[in-house]
Amino acid sequence: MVRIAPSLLAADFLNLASEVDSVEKAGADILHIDVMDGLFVPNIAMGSNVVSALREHTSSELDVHLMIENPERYVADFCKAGADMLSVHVEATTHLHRTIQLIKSHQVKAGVVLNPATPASMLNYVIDDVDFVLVMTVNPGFGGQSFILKMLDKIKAVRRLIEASGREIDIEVDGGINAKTLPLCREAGATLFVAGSAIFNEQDRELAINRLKGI
Ligand SMILES: O=C(CO)[C@@H](O)[C@H](O)COP(=O)(O)O
Ligand SMILES: [Fe+2]
Repeated sequence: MVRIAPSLLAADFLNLASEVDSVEKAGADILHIDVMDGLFVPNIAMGSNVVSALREHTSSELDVHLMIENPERYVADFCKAGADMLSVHVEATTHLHRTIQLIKSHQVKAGVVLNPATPASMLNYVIDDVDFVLVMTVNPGFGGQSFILKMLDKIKAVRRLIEASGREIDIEVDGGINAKTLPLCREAGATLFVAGSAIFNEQDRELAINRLKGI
C-alpha cells in the first residue's frame, strides 16, 4: 500500500488552509509538518502553534517531524497541539529510549528518524518500542533536494530489522520523493512516503498524488 504524506514545508504559507484543503481533496493520506530549530538543521520552520492551527482546521492525521536538538523538551507541546505521529532524530537526543516512552505516554505514535549517515543498527535496541521508522533520503533542513540512492540499502536493512522483531510498522521515507524514486523505496520496503516539492510545485495536486501512487 502506498500512503502519501505531503510535506507542508513546500506549501504556500500565506494560504496554508487552502493548500491543506487542496491536497486532502487530491488524496493525501497524512499531513507532514517539518519543525526546524536552526541548530540541529541550518533552517528554522514551524512551531507547535502551527500544529494547533492545523488541528483546528483538519481531522487528517498530523505527522510531526522534529528536526530539533533535545526534542524531549518540546514533546508535550507538540502532543498537546494535536500531533498524531511525532518523530525525533536518533542524533538529537541522548536518551532515545526515554524520549520514545515520553511520546507514547501522550498516546501519540512515536517515530525515530535516521539521518543519511546514521546506520540502521542505531535502531537495534529500540525497534520493539517505536511505532514507525523514518529514513531520511536527503540531509534534513530543506525541501527540493535530490534523493540519495544509497538510502535504498538502509531501507532494506530497516525492513529486515522490523521483520526480525516480528511486528509490522511503517517505514516512512522523506526527501527527494517523486514518481521515479518512490517505486524504488517501495521495492526496498518503505510504506509511507513524504513528498513536498513533487506535490506543491504542481498546479494539479490530484495528478501529482495519483502519479506518486502510480494511478
Ligand atoms: O524533512 C524534510 C526536509 O528536512 C522534508 O520533509 C522535506 O520537506 C521534503 O521535501 P521534498 O524533498 O519532498 O521537496
Ligand atoms: Fe520531513
